[in-house]
Amino acid sequence: MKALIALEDGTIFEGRSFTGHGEAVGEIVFNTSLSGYQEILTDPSYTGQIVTMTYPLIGNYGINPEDMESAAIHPMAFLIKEYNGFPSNYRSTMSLADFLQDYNTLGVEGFDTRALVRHIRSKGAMKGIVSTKDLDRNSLVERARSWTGLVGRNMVKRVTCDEPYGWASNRPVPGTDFSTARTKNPNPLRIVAFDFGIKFNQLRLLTEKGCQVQVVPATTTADTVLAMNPDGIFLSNGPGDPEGVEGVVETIRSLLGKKPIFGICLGHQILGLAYGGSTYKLKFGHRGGNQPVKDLETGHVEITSQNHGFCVDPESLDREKVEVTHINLNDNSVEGMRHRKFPAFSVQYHPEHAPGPHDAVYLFDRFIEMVRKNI
Ligand SMILES: NC(=O)CC[C@H](N)C(=O)O
Repeated sequence: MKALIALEDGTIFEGRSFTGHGEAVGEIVFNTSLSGYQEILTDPSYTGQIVTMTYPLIGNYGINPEDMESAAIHPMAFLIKEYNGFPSNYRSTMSLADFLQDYNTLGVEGFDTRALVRHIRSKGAMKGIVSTKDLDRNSLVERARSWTGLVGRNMVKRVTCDEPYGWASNRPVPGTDFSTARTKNPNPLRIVAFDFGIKFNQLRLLTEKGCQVQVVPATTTADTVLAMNPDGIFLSNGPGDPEGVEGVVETIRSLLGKKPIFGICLGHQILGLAYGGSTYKLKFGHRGGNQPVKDLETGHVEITSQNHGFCVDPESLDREKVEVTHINLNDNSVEGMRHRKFPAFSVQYHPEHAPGPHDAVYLFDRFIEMVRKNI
């Protein structure tokens, strides 16, 4: 069935839906990973975005129950060059089209994804609309333009949990007591994880490495967190503009120096704001599995998994207080920071991978070491 993709600047692409009728509006972004479409679709950081995959053949290994990064699909729509509806993989339990349909997410194939990506790359991120229902080109462009966009909006409130939960046997378990989260370690570290749209692999890795993790809603107060008496605090990834997330920056600022803190992606940006810095929107973002990041201390380069459209402004940081520890070798943007006085560090990229290279998993060990030192 025919589908139109319209961008706010008037550009139109014509493709076909492989998931039936649908319509979605959002920021059009692209991901350059060669595989990992299930993890990308279930990453809550894509809330409000329409994801285009640059790899030309998608769907060929199906969907399986183990690779979920949250309990739902988050992008507003999914755009690909060619859909393969005959998955061949021993782990696959369903097709990508069925998975998208289960979550009412529109999937469109059969158009020049490379032209779309090159357009965004040269003109910058854009608002867009995808539809099988409205095929009037002028109306679609108008509707893409009138969408509010992501800048300044709080998208975290759409995806954060309502109630605290723990993690056991590869799934969330309700409860507010650390003991609901199980680990094989006889002396587990107690970690409170702020859920800004957390990816399950962050919880899998923390648990595997001997932590009992208690996940809490984004609006949890500093007093509530301190009353839980954690050994460390983890700040997750999440969707949208960090400057649009209300209340959280003050909470994190008041926890600085009281407990060791590790932040990933939105968690890193929120730490940047808590340090008194600011963030800005990148031209078209970094999304993929091959972003080169240099550790400025060791000179080592890691190939990293990334998904972000905003970034901490290095000029805004007080360098007496905060050290930039990592930079992106493609555009020199800030990829990591460390507080000089308090036990707190963060990265813009995704050491939990899922999908992507595992080069940066050691950062979870670095966090655990920092927490143990501060007990
Ligand atoms: N993965 C993330 O946490 C993304 C952070 C933020 N939403 C951004 O786009 O920059």
